[in-house]
Amino acid sequence: MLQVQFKKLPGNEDIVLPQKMSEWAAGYDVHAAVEEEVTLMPGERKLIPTGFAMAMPPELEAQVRPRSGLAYKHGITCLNSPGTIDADYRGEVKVLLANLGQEPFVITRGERIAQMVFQFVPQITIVESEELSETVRASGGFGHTGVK
Ligand SMILES: O=c1ccn([C@H]2C[C@H](O)[C@@H](COP(=O)(O)OP(=O)(O)OP(=O)(O)O)O2)c(=O)[nH]1
Repeated sequence: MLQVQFKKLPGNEDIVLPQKMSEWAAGYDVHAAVEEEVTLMPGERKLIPTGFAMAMPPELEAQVRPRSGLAYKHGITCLNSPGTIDADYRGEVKVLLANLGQEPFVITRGERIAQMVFQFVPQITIVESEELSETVRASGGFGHTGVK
């Protein structure tokens, strides 16, 4: 089992660290560490603090993703979804929430605003090449196979 360390930042001892809400959940729900209620007006985006920093092994990244319930009911999403937390980032993790709904959305302290999913990151080497291997698809893309 890989260990991921979380450090609560000063003033955030009350904030629950990311947690799975069911045994096999892929995502760990992330709680808002806003000091006071924050309102997201329709079309607005705000960076929401989580109150923690983290350290994970270099082969991991953490993806910050929307919660589907908030997206469906209120149009709340992560604008940069999935947000990328790099293994060497030691600053406070933040969630870039956007309100794509038609009503103002109020974020309160401790509310579960997003989820974090961990992924392996393959270690690769970038190799510049004059020729690429041939394929049937070749350069076809952006819908060249049609829609049905
Ligand atoms: O939703 C997010 C996305 C990123 N980050 C933090 C962790 C991540 O490691 C760092 C940089 O993110 P990214 O590489 O996506 O941003 P960038 O615009 O390329 O910034 P940088 O030049 O700092 O890499 O910002 C967050 O806290 N939340």
